[in-house]
Amino acid sequence: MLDESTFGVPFLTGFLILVSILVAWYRRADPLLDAVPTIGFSDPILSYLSAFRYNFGNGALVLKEGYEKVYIVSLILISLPELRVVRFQNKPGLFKIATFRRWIVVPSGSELIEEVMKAPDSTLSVREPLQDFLQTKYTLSFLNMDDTYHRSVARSKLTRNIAATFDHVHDELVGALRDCIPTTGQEWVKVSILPTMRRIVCRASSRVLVGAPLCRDHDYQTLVMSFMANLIKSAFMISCFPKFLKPCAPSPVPHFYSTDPHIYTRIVARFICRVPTHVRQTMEFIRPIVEERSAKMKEFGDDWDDAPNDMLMWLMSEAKGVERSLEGWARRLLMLNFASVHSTSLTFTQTLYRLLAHPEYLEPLRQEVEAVVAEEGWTKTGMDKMHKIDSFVRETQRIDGPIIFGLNRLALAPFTFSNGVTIPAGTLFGLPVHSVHTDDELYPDAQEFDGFRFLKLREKEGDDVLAARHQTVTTSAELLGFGLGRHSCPGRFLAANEVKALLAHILVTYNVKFEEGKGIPRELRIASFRAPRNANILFRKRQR
Ligand code: HEM
Repeated sequence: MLDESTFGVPFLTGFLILVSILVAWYRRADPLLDAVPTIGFSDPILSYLSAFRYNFGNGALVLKEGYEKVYIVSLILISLPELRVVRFQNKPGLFKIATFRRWIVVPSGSELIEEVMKAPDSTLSVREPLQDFLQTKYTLSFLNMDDTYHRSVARSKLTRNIAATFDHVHDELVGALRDCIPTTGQEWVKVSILPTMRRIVCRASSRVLVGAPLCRDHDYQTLVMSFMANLIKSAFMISCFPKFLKPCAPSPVPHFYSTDPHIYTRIVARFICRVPTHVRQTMEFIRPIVEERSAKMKEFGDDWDDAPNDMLMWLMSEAKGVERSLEGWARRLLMLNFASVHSTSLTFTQTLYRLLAHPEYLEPLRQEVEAVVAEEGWTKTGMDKMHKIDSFVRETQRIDGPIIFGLNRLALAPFTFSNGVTIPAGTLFGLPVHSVHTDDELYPDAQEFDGFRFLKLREKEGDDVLAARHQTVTTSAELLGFGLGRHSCPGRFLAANEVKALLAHILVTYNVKFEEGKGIPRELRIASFRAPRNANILFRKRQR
């Protein structure tokens, strides 16, 4: 007779086999991806162990291993012409890694990185990975992601007006420093650096985004600063809901993102997500400005000579259809704040930490600032002449940049690299940013911080055009802090000027140091990103 235990064992075994088959089926890689070497296990089930190592072990190490191994693998594959990975001499090829959710293909070597970053959106899309990360269908369902006119406005008007807006940015930085770091006499003042820098940067960036006096409004700043945290928190919580709660119309790409949110998830999103409240509050803040400007636009048309020179004004001039509304402008401003405030203030904080950890740079940098300001004043031209400061900021971005692995793109159609390898539609790409930045072949002693690394490269060039390749705002496949290609950061000119001007000002205005016995705090790692932790920094007014 069969008792319960003899029935239970085969039942359990059968169940496990069934689950394994389902997992293996779900996890199977497209056969086209077989040409791409795997770091870790390729087997659908064992690949979960690799995913575990990537997520909970040292992900950066997995990527570094891939980045370095791919070179050797490619050398072996060169003897197999049918795999057509022959043409690349230096760190050629691709590798793939397993994450819990999916395979990610990683291009390494400048040539392949450029091919990914310069591919048209119709083939390799930046939008889908962003939608997935921010769960935009639910968190920002009000935002028409197909219309990205705020990005083109940032790319054209913001960049073109960098010199014209520099005075304003500088005024706000100086005012904000005075307000947020109230030094008197010879006392050292303790400053909680991350929130302070966030507020200072928020005020300066907001001057370019919405103008004065709104940029100085404490409540507006608080609203803008909390938007990012709320958006990411909401997106994370929504992403925890299983896919079957988000049934969808057929996706353009097999097995990938949903396109039509299920009503249930919409309701959940409504309760979890505070973004609509942010939009409403932002609308109230900008309402009087928009009304005043709209009246003047009507009155003067194109002849409004002293029209304000800020992002809100540019958006008001460029918006079409539903975007031409108070709500439309509030949304776009929030998105630009999302892209700008935290990234810039974190970059600045890292730069300051590096400076305090390497005090030997204090004097040379200070001398450069004083010499340039004596000649050019606090101007955009002056900022361009601060080559030491620029090199210091770029080196910080190289070694401490927030993206370890990212700049994701999703293949909407099969994509063939110039080495002949074809990657199927539905493949997600990610760039090994930190591995590139710490590649000894690209940067000798890459793990070492050398604040004047890019200054020396610049001086070697001897020609202004070539020298410009080494400045902070220049993007390349070897330095990806501001991305590369068609989606490279359009705000980088503003961000670089803010970080440099802030550093320059602090150098000539204050003595600065870590608290006694403290140094750079251990960085915070969240998935493929990292950020500096907060620290108290001591400031004292400099005596001249
Ligand atoms: C240090 C500060 C900043 C860093 C490190 C940074 C970094 C980046 C990176 C890496 C990308 C490319 C993303 C990709 O290709 O997937 C990007 C895109 C973007 N950034 Fe920045 N950014 C900074 C400041 C700013 C500022 C100040 C603004 C605007 C005022 C801005 C607006 C944007 C926009 C609109 C995009 C999207 C461009 C597109 O998709 O065409 N960023 N940023």
